[in-house]
Amino acid sequence: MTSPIAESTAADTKMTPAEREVLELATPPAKRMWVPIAWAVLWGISVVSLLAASAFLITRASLIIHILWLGWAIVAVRMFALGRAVFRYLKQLSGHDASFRQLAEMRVGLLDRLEPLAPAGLARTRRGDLLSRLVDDIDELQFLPLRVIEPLITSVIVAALTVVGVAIMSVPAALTLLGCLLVALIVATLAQLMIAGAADRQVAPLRAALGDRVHDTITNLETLRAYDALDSQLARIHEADAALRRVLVRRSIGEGVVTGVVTIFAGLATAGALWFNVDATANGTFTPEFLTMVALVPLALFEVFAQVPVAVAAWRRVRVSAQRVATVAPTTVPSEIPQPGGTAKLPEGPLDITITDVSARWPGAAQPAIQGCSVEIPAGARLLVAGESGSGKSTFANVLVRFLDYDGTYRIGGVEARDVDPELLRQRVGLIEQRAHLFNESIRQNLLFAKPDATDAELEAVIERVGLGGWMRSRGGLDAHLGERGSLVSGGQGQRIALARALLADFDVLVLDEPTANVDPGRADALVADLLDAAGSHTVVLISHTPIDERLISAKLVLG
Ligand SMILES: Nc1ncnc2c1ncn2[C@@H]1O[C@H](COP(=O)(O)OP(=O)(O)OP(=O)(O)O)[C@@H](O)[C@H]1O
Repeated sequence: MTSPIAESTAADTKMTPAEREVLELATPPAKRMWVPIAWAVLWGISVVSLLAASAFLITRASLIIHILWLGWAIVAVRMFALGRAVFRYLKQLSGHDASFRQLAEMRVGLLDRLEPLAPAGLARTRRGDLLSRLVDDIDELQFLPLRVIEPLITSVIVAALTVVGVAIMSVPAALTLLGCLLVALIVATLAQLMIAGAADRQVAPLRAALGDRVHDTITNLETLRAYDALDSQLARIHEADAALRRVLVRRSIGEGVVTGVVTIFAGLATAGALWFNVDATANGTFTPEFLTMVALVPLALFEVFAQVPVAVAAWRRVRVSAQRVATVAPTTVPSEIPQPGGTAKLPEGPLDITITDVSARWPGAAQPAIQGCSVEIPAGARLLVAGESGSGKSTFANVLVRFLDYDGTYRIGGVEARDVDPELLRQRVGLIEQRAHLFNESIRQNLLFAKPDATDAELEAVIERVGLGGWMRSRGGLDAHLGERGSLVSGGQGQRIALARALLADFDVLVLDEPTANVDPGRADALVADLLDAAGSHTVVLISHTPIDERLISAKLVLG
């Protein structure tokens, strides 16, 4: 497994096409970005102009007696004070609006990209880590417009306008200001990089590692308690938490240093402006109003400009998150996973299946998991797929439902399966996995997602059909809850509910992957007999590594 730290160094590397695509997905289109940028520029101009107008007003007020001479300066101060608050509000509002809209599009876009990978392409991805990539990393990516693009563009425009404005009053003061801005940028960025550069890159992977450990602990609580391993697991969580806290503290120190550097250079720019203009003011060639303005304006400008080193640091964090998202949602789907598309249509009615010399490989595997596999499955047949553990039975099931691609021939209803869109094929061939997922919902909800418009009478009939009618009534009917991952039902009941779901979806071919895996051997045959009986006229491909009563089946394929 890649360590978070090792992974974090990847941020220094060249941008991959997948990473670039994630960053493009995170960037709002220009038509959404220019509005917050325009408000931000007006806010920055108001910040600087407010201090400039205030400096002018105070100085002028100390020099003249009549208030009438101050009229326009008072109006300007009021205007910029209001503008500063209003434009800041508008920039935040429109900036967050653009960013949140993009966030929604980005989440959907990435889930669209992940969907074809499941389940075969996600087998090596840790679920806690995947969750963290899809939640925390995508949240971090929303800062690309908010904390990188908008502040950088705004700061550069406001700084350029301010330097020009100061140059109109005093060229030496403007040059000092420009020099201080550039040196502050270099010093603050380098200091931040040295103190917190590594921390910036480590936050996302360390947060994911913590999330992963917490997720592992919660989902495996029973096992950890059974083996008295909860304390050591909690210690691992504390360790991950401490590592994350350490880098967050370093990051905060970096931010503090940036603020300090910016303040120092703001002071130097002020000192420079005074140094060059005090004598001229004393001998009357430079007005006192201009002196206070060129001296105080740098303080306001640096308030806006302080965003630049922070944006550079934010860019590092955004890149790490983009890389992390890019690795789970690659732009190209592995060749072992079927691509969407295919124009052939499956015929209505019963489907005969012919498999000839089929082999299939899992993504990333060196060897095929099944090879030279041939079998006939006439419509309505009961095919038993047998073989030792690891012989490829589940792989065969994944090929049948087109989660995995294949070499050889797989004809269904007279059509080559690879010419049919996998989604369409899965509407006719359904897989009931070894550990069929039951949602922490009522029986009704667990069934309804297979057929959303099913009536209660239909749901009750299908539950009756799979032999759970009495059990359902004893639990209070369709509203009975199944618990987290079906913890309130036995293994056999779980398989029956999963079959009920598949029957509601009305697949022509049902692939049952080890339905008796979680049932004690004495009851296995009875469960299989019930499931096959409930399947009625549907074709059933039954995968089992334990012997099955041969009278229940019509054909057999032995793998391995
Ligand atoms: N998601 C996966 N990614 C990579 N390799 C896999 C994956 N699933 C299974 N394999 C590999 O494919 C081979 C066949 O596994 P498969 O699960 O198909 O066997 P099986 O006969 O169903 O085993 P069992 O009876 O134990 O469930 C094994 O070597 C296994 O390690």
